[in-house]
Amino acid sequence: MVRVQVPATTANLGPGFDCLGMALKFYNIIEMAQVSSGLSIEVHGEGVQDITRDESNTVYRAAMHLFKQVGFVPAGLRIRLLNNIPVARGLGSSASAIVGGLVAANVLSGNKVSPRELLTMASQLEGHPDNVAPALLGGVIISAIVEGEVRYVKIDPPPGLKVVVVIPDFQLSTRAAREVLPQHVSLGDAVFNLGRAALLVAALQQGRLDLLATAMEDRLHQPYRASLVPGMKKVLAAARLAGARGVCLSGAGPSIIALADSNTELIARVMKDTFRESGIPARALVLEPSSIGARALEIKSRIS
Ligand SMILES: Nc1ncnc2c1ncn2[C@@H]1O[C@H](COP(=O)(O)OP(=O)(O)OP(=O)(O)O)[C@@H](O)[C@H]1O
Ligand SMILES: N[C@@H](CCO)C(=O)O
Repeated sequence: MVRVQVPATTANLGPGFDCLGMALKFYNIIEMAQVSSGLSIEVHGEGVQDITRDESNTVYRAAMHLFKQVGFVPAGLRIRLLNNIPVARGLGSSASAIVGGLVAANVLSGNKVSPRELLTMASQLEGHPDNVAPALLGGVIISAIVEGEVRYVKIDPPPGLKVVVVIPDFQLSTRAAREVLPQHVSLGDAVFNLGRAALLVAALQQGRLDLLATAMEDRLHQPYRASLVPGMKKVLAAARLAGARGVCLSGAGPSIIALADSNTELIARVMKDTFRESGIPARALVLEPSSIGARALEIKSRIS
């Protein structure tokens, strides 16, 4: 049996659409064992109502993808999912399922796939690398697809940085949140994001929290997604007023994150209250970045 711990992730960080993401100290656990026959999937915690328990399950599909690549045919599989990461809220739940399934399957089939290949596989399954890279490797990851492979650099966020995460009480699938995006953007908007994404990476590397307010601005996806997240603009503004260093939509939304080094409880309360004023109940978590990505623990025993 193998047990894999995978962190939640927040992608984009504002301007880094599909290429920036950060791992958070907030985890899902995926347990997988080879059994004599059949497939059984147990789901606990988040997603009990939503996550399928048959061959369409994302963890199972990722595992079978890897098994096929390495020519391993499991007799049967037992999968147990202990979920903390809320589903379809912009905190990388699908990335955690894909990375967890791949890492668990790799251990069960003799660790034939390198971390680099795992990253490329995960990115292909997810469609973009920004969540799966920090889910697998931890830290803040800057990634790009180059000739089908993921090239990346990992940086550690500044010490003491906290991530206030406010999670509205409704789901928004990544697919729906991508459908509202334009296929073409203006050169002006592209340049706006390029400058900010570059500033953001430098700011995180050099601990320049004073730059985050500007460096986390975006014109490529957030303006289009505002209509899908009632209160989004007001929550972003309220968090800034309450002392957040930088604010943005988390991944495809609907969660919103604020990066801060103080006043985190106040920022969380103000963001939640502002969502509530727009008719959206929300909960808040104050998290830290995780410098560690997916971790596997193999437990050698026979399961009947
Ligand atoms: N723990 C899990 N186990 C299996 N499948 C999961 C799990 N969590 C999420 N999924 C799958 O991922 C889907 C949600 O993925 P989606 O990309 O829409 O949201 P997200 O990954 O939470 O958000 P984002 O990509 O913006 O961070 C679910 O509908 C389900 O199919
Ligand atoms: N970069 C992705 C993250 C969500 O998977 C998006 O914003 O659609």
